Amino acid sequence: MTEPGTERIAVIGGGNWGTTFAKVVVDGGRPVTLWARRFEQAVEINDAHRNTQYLPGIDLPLGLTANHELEPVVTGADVLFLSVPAQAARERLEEMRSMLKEDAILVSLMKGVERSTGLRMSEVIAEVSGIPMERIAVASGPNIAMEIAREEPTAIVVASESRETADRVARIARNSYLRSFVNTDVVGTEYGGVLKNLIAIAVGIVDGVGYGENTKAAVMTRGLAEITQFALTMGAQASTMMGLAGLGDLIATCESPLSRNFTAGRLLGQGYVFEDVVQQMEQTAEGLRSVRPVLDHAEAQGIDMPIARQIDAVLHGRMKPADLAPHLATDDDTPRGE
Ligand SMILES: NC(=O)C1=CN([C@@H]2O[C@H](COP(=O)(O)OP(=O)(O)OC[C@H]3O[C@@H](n4cnc5c(N)ncnc54)[C@H](O)[C@@H]3O)[C@@H](O)[C@H]2O)C=CC1
Ligand SMILES: O=C(CO)COP(=O)(O)O
Repeated sequence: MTEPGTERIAVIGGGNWGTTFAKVVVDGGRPVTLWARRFEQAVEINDAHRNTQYLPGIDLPLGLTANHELEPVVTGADVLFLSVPAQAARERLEEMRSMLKEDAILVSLMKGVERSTGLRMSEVIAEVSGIPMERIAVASGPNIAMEIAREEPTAIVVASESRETADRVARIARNSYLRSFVNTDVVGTEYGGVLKNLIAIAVGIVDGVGYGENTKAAVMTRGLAEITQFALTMGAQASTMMGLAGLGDLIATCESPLSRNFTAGRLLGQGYVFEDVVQQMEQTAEGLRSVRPVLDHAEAQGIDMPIARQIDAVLHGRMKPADLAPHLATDDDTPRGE
């Protein structure tokens, strides 16, 4: 294993978050090679130090170089951060598998679940790459990419079943404007990022309808209770859901007009149908594809997720956005505890 501090670092995915994250690492003092899907994008990053499509107005550091070919980026990399849409992860990993160093560490920056299998991204990484969980990590938290690209301070949590791996990755993923914390709760850290997207869609829907702060606060609060119950049943720790990867990211995503999930929800609330929303979104809104697999898990575990069910109903035209509310599916004659 390469000595800590000397690892070769790669980021796979040159979108909003992959590019920002690569900048974070370079600004922390470590060079990064980034795989960008399009040739022109790699050229722009190398020559103009910009990624205009995803980070307009942001100057990228010189230590960030890009390549549109996967092999030179993956071969020889010690730590690889994955930042493609969750539904594309398996295909990219299959392509990368034979190129990976034997002792490579893979880190998911993604906040979706695989729709066809319901698997979390760390599970997809393990399944496809064959890398043991001790060398897999996930990173999550209140990390709206554009704010971080503008070097506004925030924090991130790195989780791995191996504390040593989490520490190692956290030392790479930090700089003067990003503080990194560690834990060993991969399930909670990963589900925190996935589940807050659903609540951000719901908050976006009620915002798009025109409801005010009471409705949004109620959806966020009941949403937090709902996703916490789900995550705990799936094996997460309560402290993670109350931390940066849970509550922290929920607040950031539900409050930010830069959030793609919130934006997708707002379009639904304004009356656009699912297909129109997908067409209008130029960037990835992971929550749209995570609702169904999360609900499938919930149904299998006997967990009621009224807000997630209402989002699913709005997405499929079974419910009017104006009817989405924090109480709807649980309202009955008997007052109940929070
Ligand atoms: N943007 C943000 O603020 C944050 C995003 N994330 C997560 O990061 C992941 C990536 O999101 P973003 O970079 O924001 O999305 P994005 O939509 O900005 O970029 C996605 C990137 O993946 C590429 N891509 C699309 N389809 C692909 C495919 N089939 N194979 C390979 N590459 C493909 C695109 O060309 C683009 O470079 C998502 O899971 C998201 O939830 C996590 C934290 C913050
Ligand atoms: O995960 C994020 C912030 O932490 C980004 O949220 P969106 O994907 O909704 O933009």
